[in-house]
Amino acid sequence: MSTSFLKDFVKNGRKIYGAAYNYRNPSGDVKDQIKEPVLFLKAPSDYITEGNPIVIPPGYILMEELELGVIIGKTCKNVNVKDALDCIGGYCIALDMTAVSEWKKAISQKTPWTTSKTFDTSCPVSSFIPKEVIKDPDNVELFCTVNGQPQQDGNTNKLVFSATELISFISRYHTLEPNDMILTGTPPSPGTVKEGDIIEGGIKGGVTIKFFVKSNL
Ligand SMILES: O=C([O-])CC(=O)C(=O)O
Ligand SMILES: [Mg+2]
Repeated sequence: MSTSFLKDFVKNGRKIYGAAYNYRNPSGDVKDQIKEPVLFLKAPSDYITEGNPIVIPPGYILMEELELGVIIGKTCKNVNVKDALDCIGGYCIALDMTAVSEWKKAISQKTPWTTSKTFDTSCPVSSFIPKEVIKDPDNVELFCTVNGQPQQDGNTNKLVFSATELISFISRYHTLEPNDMILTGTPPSPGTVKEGDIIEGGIKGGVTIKFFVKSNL
């Protein structure tokens, strides 16, 4: 797939998969015990690019989750882990904006996570990062600040399921297509954000993003 097509992954947006509980905590915890990736979906209409605000839906409390996004470059189905790198067309830095208020309700009521993960502006992204720029998706240093204060820090070498393992797993059940995106999971320790906050972050020494938070009330 040509890079120029993938460069427009937001405009051509397809499926957005998220991996949950996918970082090993330094101390190790229940997340280390998950046997298979835990997945959710976002809608392509959730994407926003820099210059557009993250809008808090009425009554929601949002948490920022800065993650490495993997952009699929070719159609793949039932791909082995060792062949999965070939399916990657590029990357992005993404915020998996999560409505913790709705997530807590879903957990306590044992209902789906849908409303906590997918809503307008819940997927702010950087521009397309060509595949060559990230030599090894399993060794990317991520950071995130809120109003200039350190909030998140982590290396993708701490993912429970690596980018290629996620691709292999998802492709057992779904045909992955060019411009699909996988949010690989958030490093510790995301926190809640409020109207007026500025979220910045990305790859240490590499691509960064900056988004403002706005309330629609
Ligand atoms: O928000 C959550 O609980 C799960 C999630 O997306 C992550 O761990 O990246
Ligand atoms: Mg996440």
